[in-house]
Amino acid sequence: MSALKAVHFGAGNIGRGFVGLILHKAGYEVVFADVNAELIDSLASTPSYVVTEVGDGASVWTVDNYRALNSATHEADVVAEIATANIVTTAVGPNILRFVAPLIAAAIAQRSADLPPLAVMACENAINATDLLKAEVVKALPDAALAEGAVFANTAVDRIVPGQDPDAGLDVTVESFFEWAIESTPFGAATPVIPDAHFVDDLAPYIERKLFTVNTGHATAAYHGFAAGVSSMSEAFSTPAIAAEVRAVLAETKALLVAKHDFDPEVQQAYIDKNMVRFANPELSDTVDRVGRQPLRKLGRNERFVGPAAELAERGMPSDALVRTMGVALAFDVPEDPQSVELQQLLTSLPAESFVAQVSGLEEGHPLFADVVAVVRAHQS
Ligand SMILES: NC(=O)C1=CN([C@@H]2O[C@H](COP(=O)(O)OP(=O)(O)OC[C@H]3O[C@@H](n4cnc5c(N)ncnc54)[C@H](O)[C@@H]3O)[C@@H](O)[C@H]2O)C=CC1
Ligand SMILES: O=P(O)(O)OC[C@H]1O[C@](O)(CO)[C@@H](O)[C@@H]1O
Repeated sequence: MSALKAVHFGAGNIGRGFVGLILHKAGYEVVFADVNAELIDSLASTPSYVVTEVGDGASVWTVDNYRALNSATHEADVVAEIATANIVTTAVGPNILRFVAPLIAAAIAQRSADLPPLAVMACENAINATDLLKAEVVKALPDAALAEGAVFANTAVDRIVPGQDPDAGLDVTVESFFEWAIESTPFGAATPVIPDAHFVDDLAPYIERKLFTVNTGHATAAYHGFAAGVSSMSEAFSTPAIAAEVRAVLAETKALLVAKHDFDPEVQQAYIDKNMVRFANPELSDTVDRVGRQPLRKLGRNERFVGPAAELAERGMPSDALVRTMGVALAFDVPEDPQSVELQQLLTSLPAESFVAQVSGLEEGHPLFADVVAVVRAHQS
C-alpha cells in the first residue's frame, strides 16, 4: 500500500460536502461508491467538484483525485478497492448500513495479512453507527475472527449540508462549521491521519451532545415549522413561537447532558446558543421537509426525541417539550418521503399504545410511555 486510499459509501451531500472533502484534504485518494447510477457516472466523468462554504471563515475547496464506482452493478470492483484501502467510511443513512456491510465483509476476507488493519467508520447521525455496521459486517464474514483485519471506530459528524440546487451538478454548498469526532481507543497508537478530524477517548458525551442538541433542535424546528405551514428552515427559526419550542427542548436535553455527562451548564448553554445561530443561517437554503425527513427513524428509541426524553423520565426530570414535539411530528405528511407516508398509515391503523410500542420502542411500564401515548391519542382524535 503506497498512496493513501479511502473508499466512501454514499456520494450524497455529506459524502461529497464533508467526509469526501476532509479525506481529500488529508491526502487520500477517495473512491466514492454509490447506487445512484446518474451520480456515479457524473462523478466518474468529472475530474473535480467544488465545495463552497457559507458562514464565518468560509472557504471554497476543489476536490479532485477521486474515482467513482457503482456499488450496485460493480460490487466486485468495490470489494477489491476496499481490500487495498486504508479507510472505509459511510454516509448512506443508518438504515442502509446493512446493505453495504456484505461488501466490507468480503473485502476484509480478501485483504492481505501484510496490510495494516482497515479502518471502518460509519459517519451517520446515529449513536454508535459503526457498532451497528460492525455487527452486520461480522454477520456477513465467513469467520468472525476475520474481523481482526479491521478496526471499527464510532464517529460523530456535524456539518449542515442542505439539499442542493438541482443545477449545481456535483458542486456542494455547505456551512463553514464542521466537526468530525472519532473514537481513538480502537486504533491504539495507529490512529488514521485525518488532520481535520478530532480523535477522542470517549465518544459517548460527544455524540450525545451533538445528537441531542444539534439534531434534536434542528428536527424540532422542522416539525413545528411543518405544522405551522412554514417551508424553509430560516423562516422556521425566525418564527418566535418555533424558536421558543427549540429553546424549550434544548433546555431539557441540556438538563440531561449536564446530569449524565457532568457538562458545565454554561458551556452547554454556549453550545446551544452557537447552534441556534447555525440553524438560522439565512445563507443556507434548507427546507423543513429535508430536516424532518424519515420521521419513523427520528421517532425511534435511541434517537433525538425518545432517547433523551426516556432518560429524563427515568431520572424523574421533565421532558414536556420533547414529548410535545413528538406529538407535533405526527403531523409530518410529505408524500415524497416514504417514512412519512408509513407514519400516516400507522397512525390510522394502530391504536395509540401499539403505535408507541412499535415506533418509539418504549415498553408499557416505561415512565415515558403514558405521556407519548397521550400525544398520539390526541393527534388521532
Ligand atoms: N446532510 C446533513 O446535513 C447531514 C447528514 N448526516 C448523515 O449523513 C448520512 C447521509 O446523509 P446525506 O448525505 O444528507 O444524504 P444524501 O441522501 O444526500 O446521501 C446519501 C447517499 O447514499 C446513497 N446510497 C443509498 N443507498 C446506498 C447503498 N446501498 N450503497 C451506497 N450508497 C447508497 C444515496 O444514493 C445517496 O447518494 C445520514 O446518515 C445523515 O443522517 C450527518 C450530518 C449532517
Ligand atoms: O438524516 P438526518 O438525521 O436528518 O441528518 C441530517 C441532519 O443532520 C444535520 O446536519 C445536523 O447534523 C442537519 O443538517 C440535518 O438535518
